[in-house]
Amino acid sequence: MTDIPRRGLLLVMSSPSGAGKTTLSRRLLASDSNITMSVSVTTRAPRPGEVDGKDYHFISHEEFGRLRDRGDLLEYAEVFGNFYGTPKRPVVEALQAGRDVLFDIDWQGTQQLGATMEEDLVRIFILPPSAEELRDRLIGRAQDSASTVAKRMAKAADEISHWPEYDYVIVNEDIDLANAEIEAILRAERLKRRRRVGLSEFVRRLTKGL
Ligand SMILES: Nc1ncnc2c1ncn2[C@@H]1O[C@H](COP(=O)(O)OP(=O)(O)OP(=O)(O)O)[C@@H](O)[C@H]1O
Ligand SMILES: Nc1nc2c(ncn2[C@@H]2O[C@H](COP(=O)(O)O)[C@@H](O)[C@H]2O)c(=O)[nH]1
Repeated sequence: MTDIPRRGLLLVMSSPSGAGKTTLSRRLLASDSNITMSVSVTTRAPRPGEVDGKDYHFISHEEFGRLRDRGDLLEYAEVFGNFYGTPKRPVVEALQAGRDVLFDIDWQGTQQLGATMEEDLVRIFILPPSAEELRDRLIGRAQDSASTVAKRMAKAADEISHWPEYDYVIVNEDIDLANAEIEAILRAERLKRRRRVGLSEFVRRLTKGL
């Protein structure tokens, strides 16, 4: 199989809380071995079942401040009263190894990545099919208190208002369809000419034989 070298890309998924980013990310990671999840740091407390180092690196406010001040975060933001940020080193290392990186981050972080890494960025916004369904999913997840669910619902319209800043918008109604749409986006984005740094060499060798 002809393998033309390409640059890695940064695939961002954002959505109002509960629309399905985590679920869709897990599916993509399970089906695609060339994409790595960026594990964020956060000052929020772990939810039941969340694993330190896998879902997040759960850290104190002091540690978060140290990482931010040392410039070790690619982007960071305050969301729902907690701090979240993307450790820089694993992303740089993955890209250098020719791997793609998946981010589950909010619009503030997406804007920051866009300011410095626009060329490599692919932005997907996930919408729920309806407000009722979003509320049902947040409640059905059964991992947050009623007041946390209310707080996240209250912020949903604000989060959704950022959809025009994204390259793709997906309505996550049927999970299989949404997953297939994300896989299709990734497949096409990987084929973009500007990412395929080995194309010139490939065409040079091809035309030499003509
Ligand atoms: N297409 C779908 N149909 C029905 N339920 C879904 C669908 N997608 C996700 N869910 C469910 O909705 C709930 C919220 O999903 P998930 O945790 O993936 O959302 P999220 O966007 O990552 O939220 P947060 O931003 O709070 O982390 C979960 O219980 C998940 O199983
Ligand atoms: N800007 C960033 N946003 C992040 C990061 N990691 C997660 N998030 C976003 O926070 C909210 C809440 O997440 P939850 O796990 O507490 O439900 C959600 O929108 C995430 O996308 C990050 O590193 N930077």
